Amino acid sequence: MLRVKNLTVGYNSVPVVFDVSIEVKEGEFVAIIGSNGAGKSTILKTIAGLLKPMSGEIEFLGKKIHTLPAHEIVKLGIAMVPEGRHVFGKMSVLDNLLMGAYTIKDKERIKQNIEKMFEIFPILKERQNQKAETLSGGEQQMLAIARALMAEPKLLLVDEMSLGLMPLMVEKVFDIMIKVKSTGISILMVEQRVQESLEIADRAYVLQTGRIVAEGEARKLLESDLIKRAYLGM
Ligand SMILES: Nc1ncnc2c1ncn2[C@@H]1O[C@H](COP(=O)(O)OP(=O)(O)OP(=O)(O)O)[C@@H](O)[C@H]1O
Repeated sequence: MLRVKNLTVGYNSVPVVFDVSIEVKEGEFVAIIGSNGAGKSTILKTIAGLLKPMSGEIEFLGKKIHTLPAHEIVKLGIAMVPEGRHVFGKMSVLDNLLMGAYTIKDKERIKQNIEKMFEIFPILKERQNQKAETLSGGEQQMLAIARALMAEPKLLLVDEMSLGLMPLMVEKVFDIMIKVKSTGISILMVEQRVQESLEIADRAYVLQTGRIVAEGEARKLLESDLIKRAYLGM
């Protein structure tokens, strides 16, 4: 479904991600894990069309997308949940959801999608008329995920959704990703939380200072010496 081939990308002509190749298959849940500053967000932003590659290619459903503007990429079926959530604080929960559906013209479909979101996230139904800025961090994260889902993506890009959340909330948002996957949507998630990510993803890539140093089935990586030593302090 998604193929990132030999991607090198950075800022102001200085590369921070080097020769990275990543694949996400239809229905798959893939994680990119790595520490602070490894280049995880940079990769997601490039897939979403917010940054342009210095070299390499990105293909989605057989079409090259790395030359397309971000809004065209959304239309093809890729939506992103950005790091830091970025919900529209002064707008109601419901209006935030409606903003996520800006690529859909059919009002009935938008209504159905809102009902679907309220099923997955009952708390958003309860809070639908509240301003988004009055939600807790975890609730805002759920709103950011739901808003991205409103665009009916085939592939969801999720940037560091656990950042700044209380442990109980972290567990909740990870559970929600499992639910999202069960609806058939493919997921590419970047995370610093190595253990939790490897417990729920199908496959993962380990990124260190802009380079992939390991990849494979998530469960197997969890058992690997590299992960145990470098990330789990074992
Ligand atoms: N707008 C920018 N301009 C210049 N350098 C940047 C910019 N954004 C990120 N970088 C640099 O690129 C490198 C990778 O950053 P990136 O945000 O992709 O890492 P990350 O793995 O997502 O880490 P984090 O979890 O801290 O966001 C870092 O060294 C960072 O300082």
